[in-house]
Amino acid sequence: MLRGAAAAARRCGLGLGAGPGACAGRGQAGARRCSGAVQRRQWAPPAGRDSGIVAYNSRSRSKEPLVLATEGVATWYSCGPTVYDHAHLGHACSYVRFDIIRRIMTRFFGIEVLMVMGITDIDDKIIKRANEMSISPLALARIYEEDFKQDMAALKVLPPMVYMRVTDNIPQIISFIKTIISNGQAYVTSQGNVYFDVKSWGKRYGVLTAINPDTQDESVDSDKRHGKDFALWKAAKPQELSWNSPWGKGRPGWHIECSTISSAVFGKQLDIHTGGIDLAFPHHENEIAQCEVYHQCEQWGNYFLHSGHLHVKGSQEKMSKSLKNYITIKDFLKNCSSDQFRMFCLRGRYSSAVEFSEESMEDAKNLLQAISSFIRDANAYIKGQLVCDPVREDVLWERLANTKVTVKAAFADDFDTSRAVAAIMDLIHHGNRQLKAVTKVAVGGDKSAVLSSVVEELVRFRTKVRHYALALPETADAVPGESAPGAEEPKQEQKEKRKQLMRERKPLLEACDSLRGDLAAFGIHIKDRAAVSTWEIVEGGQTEKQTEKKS
Ligand SMILES: Nc1ncnc2c1ncn2[C@@H]1O[C@H](COP(=O)(O)OP(=O)(O)OP(=O)(O)O)[C@@H](O)[C@H]1O
Ligand SMILES: [Zn+2]
Repeated sequence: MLRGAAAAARRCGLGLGAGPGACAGRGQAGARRCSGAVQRRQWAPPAGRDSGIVAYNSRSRSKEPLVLATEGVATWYSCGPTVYDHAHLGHACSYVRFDIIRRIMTRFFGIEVLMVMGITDIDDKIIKRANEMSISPLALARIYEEDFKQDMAALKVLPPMVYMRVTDNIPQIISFIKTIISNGQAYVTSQGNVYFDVKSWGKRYGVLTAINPDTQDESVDSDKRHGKDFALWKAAKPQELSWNSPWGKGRPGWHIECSTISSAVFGKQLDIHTGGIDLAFPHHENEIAQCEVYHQCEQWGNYFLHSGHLHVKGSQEKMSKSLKNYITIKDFLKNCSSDQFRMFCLRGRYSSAVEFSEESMEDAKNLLQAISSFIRDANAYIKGQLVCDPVREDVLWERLANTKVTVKAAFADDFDTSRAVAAIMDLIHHGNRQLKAVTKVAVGGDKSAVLSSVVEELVRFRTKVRHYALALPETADAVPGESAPGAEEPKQEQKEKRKQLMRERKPLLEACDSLRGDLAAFGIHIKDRAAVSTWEIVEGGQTEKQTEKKS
């Protein structure tokens, strides 16, 4: 949810490492008290068992040992989507990155993850879109909830232990709000709204983002007392979907949903809370305030992990529905696979912003192809189909053992997947060197000029095939071999013909991609740039030769 939060999160310096106000000298043994203005950022290491992982915690603004209240079990609340439209690649990126973290925790560290995801199925955007489509907000929400689940399954994201809808939890939300009011931290207005009283929560507000409750930087144009007060319950507008409450008809505010749902399942104990960086403020900040009042506890939610935004190339803005700069997951998956997207996600830190572009997807595809090509060769070797010098198994075993250690260490260091991928590619590179030993010797030495010419011919041939596959006519009367139908031919029919041609030529493009992947395993890297393809031999990261071929 945008809600102006990204800018606020940036202002707070979130995700930029330990900020100037972060508590110094914090250790496992116990939290030291910070003094003065920074007091509200204090975070105490929870009691429990060290998982062996160190994670960047937005609550403390530094990397902390991940200590779980129950050994081998992580309670995890994930903010889910607002279901009013198709999900896009920004959403995909956040949920895939956290899915990778979840799998690392389970597979590498033996942690059982108990994940709950809230589904926002009532809010302003849902109401607006439902009105535009002349259907009920709940009918709209059910459609896109199902759509979201299908997208996640297509991306191989494991489902949470349970999805919890806001509208299925209205009585729990009302009772949660009642407790906050009776604890003296919220007030009801004559218009039937209920607000959290931020100012009187004082220095305890702002644990996550260091927002100062005293600064009045927003004009108050509603019935709230202070600009930073936020709605727990919103009085219904005429004709709006609403529920009865002690304060009149209305619906829940945004933040209270997640506080209530998480508490309904986990009580006051929560190890991990996740969402995109835009959710840090105000959403997570407000969730913390609500829960700490409700549970009367010092620290609700021990670790807050935030994923960085996915941007489109050349833009500073996150991919977002409202900015109309998005690609839906469904459209993306027409041309790329879920594994390719997951590799794209693995190549960066989950907490970093990531740029989506054709080139970055190409890189991810090439890596995957190099891996599958190696696995193919290794299988062929096992079956005795690959002739090469005897493999030095002792060296391979040692390398494998070292790689395993490096990968686990990378994962333990704030889930550093890019370091893990690099270690695995290094192992593959070494494996390839052994498996290709004979082939290389056979064509090496004084025959390298011949090899070069062969690659040259191959790339030239591939370029022609690719060019043919990509060169689709704009209109059907330009289709080769077609009798020119003239301008009368309906546009729709022309489009259909074009689509048909694309379908027919797709295998050619796939063959070109697979050849490029196969050659990459030999260190021959082909790069496609429009009609031009270049190739180079890369040995141990050094470019040895580059030739350019024009089609
Ligand atoms: N471009 C993005 N990159 C990374 N994560 C994103 C991006 N856009 C949304 N998210 C994350 O996806 C999750 C669900 O988002 P939500 O349903 O609130 O959508 P949203 O942020 O309102 O999207 P939009 O602005 O496109 O409507 C949140 O954790 C949010 O931070
Ligand atoms: Zn939430």
